[in-house]
Parts: sequence; structure tokens; C-alpha cells
Amino acid sequence: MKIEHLISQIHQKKSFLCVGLDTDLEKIPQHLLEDEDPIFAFNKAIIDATHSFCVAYKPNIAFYEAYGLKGWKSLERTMAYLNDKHPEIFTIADAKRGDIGNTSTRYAKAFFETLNFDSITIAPYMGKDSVEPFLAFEDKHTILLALTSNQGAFDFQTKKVNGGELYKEVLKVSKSYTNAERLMYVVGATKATYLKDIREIIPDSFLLVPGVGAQGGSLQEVCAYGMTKNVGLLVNSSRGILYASTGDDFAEAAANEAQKIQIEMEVELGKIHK
Ligand SMILES: O=c1ccn([C@@H]2O[C@H](COP(=O)(O)O)[C@@H](O)[C@H]2O)c(=O)[nH]1
Repeated sequence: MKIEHLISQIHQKKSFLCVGLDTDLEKIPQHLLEDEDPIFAFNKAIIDATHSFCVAYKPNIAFYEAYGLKGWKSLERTMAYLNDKHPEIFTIADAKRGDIGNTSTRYAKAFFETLNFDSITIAPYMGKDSVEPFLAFEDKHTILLALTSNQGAFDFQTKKVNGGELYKEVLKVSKSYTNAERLMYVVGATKATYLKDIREIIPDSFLLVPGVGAQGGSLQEVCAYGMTKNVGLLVNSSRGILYASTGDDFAEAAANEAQKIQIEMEVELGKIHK
């Protein structure tokens, strides 16, 4: 998907919400466990209920790999459903991959070609030759972990190297990669105030921002520091939407939660041209 298409979807839906599909068999309503594919049944119900309030879905691959072949099948069915019913919606494989070049190419083929995701999250630790194989794919996007939402982000990411923090080095160096215009970055909503410095290094890049909802990050703070004239943000919520209710009304509760965030996003979008 071209970035212009994503931006146009954001304005059309007045939303830059990404719904995280972190589907956990221990948390989904009991009656769905009787379905032959409970993960897909849950995802389908969530997608049907929330698609008008969001512009992206982000299955976290761990939640599928955890169930082996069955989980992978559920992921394939979810992607086929999204590509068929909602091809306008941006898809993110939250896989956090990255390896030596020939291995990265296989990861890229798995997620961009076989599963047809629009984007994938990548750990930058192995450097240029581990990231560029993903960037070689036209109309696909590589989302580098820059400053993550968890407490452990302070173990390495904010440590000084060459006089600046490591996450800033990731941002600066990655700008020189071949096809760097296909890069996006992960910045946690729990680190919203850092966005001011981040925007000085990457003023226009799209950011995937997890950490609102269950992790307590503030949407308004993220927008105040991180929004650009082209929006530049995809804000993710997973558990806060998926498990808004664990009863039979789970899909309706998820829709209400997604709509609540969409309405707050509409207010923030209104500030762009003022
Ligand atoms: O820095 C990061 C990078 C990725 N994540 C992922 O996003 C979702 C967040 O889920 P919530 O339930 O909304 O907290 C999850 O898949 C994480 O693995 C992140 O949280 N922080």
C-alpha cells in the first residue's frame, strides 16, 4: 500500500487507530472455544465490529505462533479475510524480525508475499544488511523499533553512544539506508515527551505508537508531540479494545471502545490545519 493511500484513509475515517489483534485463547469468550477455529472466529467478529473506526490492524505474531500450525492457519485466514473484505486497511505484522541478509529476505517473503502484509516490525540491532532486504519490497513498509513502550527500553535504547542516545542513532543511521522512504518507526505512547526530539530527526516519517489503553499512554500527549501535517501517526490499542468485555457482547464492547478512541482522534485531526 502506498503511504498516500493510508493518509487518505485516515482523513476519510477521521481515525489513525490501529487495532492490535493479540488474540489470546485464555481471554476470548468461552462459547467461541467450540468453533473449529476460535482465533479466526474472534478476529472476524472484532474486524466486523471495528473496521469503520480504524485504518490498520496489527496481529502480533507471537499470539499465533504460540498455537503452532493451528495458530498460523488462523493468521492466514485472518489476513485472507482482511485482504478480501477490507483491502483499503493497512496491515502490520508485529513480528520484530531481522537477521543476516539472506534470512531477512526469507522473513520478508513470508510476511510481504505469502501473507500479503503491508508492513512488518523489525528489530534494528543487526544493522543495515539485516534491514535493507525488507526495504527492497515496493509499496511495503518496514517499521523499525526505535524507542519501545516497555520499561526495558531504558536498558539500552536511551544509553549514550557517540554522545547521543542509542534510539536517536537508530533514527539517524537508518535514514541513509537504501529505500529509507519505506521506513516507519515504533515509538511507545508511554514515551510521548521524547517525540519532540524524535521529530527533529525524522520530521515526516510515520510512527507506529503502541501503549495507549492497557499500558496507560496518553493519546493527546502523543499527538501534541508527534503529529505532523500528514498526521504521521498510527496509534495502536490491543487489549483495551479486544477485551473491553469478555462476555457475549465482546464485539459490541470492542466497537464502543474503538469508536471512543476514534472520536478523540477526530478532535486531534481537527487541530492539524489550525
Ligand atoms: O514498544 C512496543 C512495541 C510493540 N508493542 C506491542 O503492541 C501491542 C500493545 O498491546 P496493548 O494490549 O495495547 O498494550 C502488543 O502487541 C505489544 O507486543 C508494544 O506494546 N510496545
